[in-house]
Amino acid sequence: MELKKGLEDIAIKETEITYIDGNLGRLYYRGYSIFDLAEFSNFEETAYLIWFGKLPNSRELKDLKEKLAEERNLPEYVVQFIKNVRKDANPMDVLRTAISMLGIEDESNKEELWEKAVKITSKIPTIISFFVRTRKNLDIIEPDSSLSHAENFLYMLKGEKPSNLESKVMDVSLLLHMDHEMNASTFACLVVASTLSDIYSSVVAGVSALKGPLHGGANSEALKQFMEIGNKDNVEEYIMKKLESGHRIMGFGHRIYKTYDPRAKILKEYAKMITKEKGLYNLYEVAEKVDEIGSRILGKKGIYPNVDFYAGLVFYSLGFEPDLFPTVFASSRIVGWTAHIMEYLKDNKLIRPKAIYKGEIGRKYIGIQERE
Ligand SMILES: CC(=O)SCCNC(=O)CCNC(=O)[C@H](O)C(C)(C)COP(=O)(O)OP(=O)(O)OC[C@H]1O[C@@H](n2cnc3c(N)ncnc32)[C@H](O)[C@@H]1OP(=O)(O)O
Ligand SMILES: O=C([O-])CC(=O)C(=O)O
Repeated sequence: MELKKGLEDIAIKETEITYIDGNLGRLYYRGYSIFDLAEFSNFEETAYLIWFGKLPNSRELKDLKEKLAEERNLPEYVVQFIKNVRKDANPMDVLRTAISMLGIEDESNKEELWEKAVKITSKIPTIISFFVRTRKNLDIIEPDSSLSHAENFLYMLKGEKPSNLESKVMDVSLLLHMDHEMNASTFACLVVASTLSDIYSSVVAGVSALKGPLHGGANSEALKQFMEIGNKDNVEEYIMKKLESGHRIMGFGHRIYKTYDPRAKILKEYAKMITKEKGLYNLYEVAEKVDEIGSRILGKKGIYPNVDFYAGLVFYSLGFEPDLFPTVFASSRIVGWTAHIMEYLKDNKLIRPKAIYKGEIGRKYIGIQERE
């Protein structure tokens, strides 16, 4: 039996959701290029596309927008949990636990999976912003159903309606994070779903996997790196030291892309615009220099910036603190997780790979008194 570490190059399902061309640096949701979607679409429309396989007509889009807006409130027991949890808790742990609590109380087996998916998607920004406000001893801001998903998220976070640029940048950033084929967190969701467990348990597995610094946690690590460098003149020395000591450049490298991640290309433009407006352009300049020098050195091995590289800079400019970045990622990836769960369950097969045993067999059991 051949060992495939990290399940590299193993396909576990057929999909009609997302296609990645890792050599050309192309990404398609349901056949539509990410470049077109980022330019012309928005969070709600793209969520519809990913869940249902086609772009919605006006009535379908209106219905989904209304449903997403209606479901934003949290049950009181989740609000109480958020208010009482320790203020220095990792926001991904808070999100994971809150989703788990929603699952305990959701006994509705009349609802279809997509309805539960919409519900969880609507509530994630509320969970995150309530926690942010509570940990700063600020009043929580109730959701505003007249605002779009992206606008309302920023509104609940900061208590003021976002500018047009902030709304657009937030909306595009969420859209870009929505799905990415069989990444580690989506796979984690499917492992759980394939046992015929429930959708909340599956999503909790996704949040848990996304938290790690090799996956969704790399966005905050990338930003911390730019802050640590401080000035674009320090970049070359920093990178050389990092690589010589065997460390990785966070926000660089990808299992599938052997060229520039198209999402990073798009986010770079938005990072430039929003950092200028927010007085953070020096950080953008550092990032751009890391991008340039890092790509020159690591590009020979097919290692280039990934989505997390500029995402942290964008989220930070929008007012999210670094420890929140993976939760913002999750607030968008929930759409991909649930779409893949629904697709997988149409033709379910328990996920159960193999391990190649390397230990001894037939060892003689020795009583405890006789052991050294
Ligand atoms: C949304 C996302 O999840 S995007 C990914 C976010 N993660 C990061 O940005 C963390 C930094 N990047 C990485 O650790 C990796 O590139 C991963 C985990 C994303 C993918 O890596 P894998 O496909 O598993 O490749 P692996 O970790 O085996 O690395 C292959 C080689 O590239 C090198 N490499 C990979 N990424 C980097 C990096 N960011 N900086 C420096 N070297 C790197 C490794 O050291 C290794 O070198 P070697 O063959 O000389 O030992
Ligand atoms: O596809 C991957 O392995 C990681 C990634 O970029 C994502 O999940 O967005």
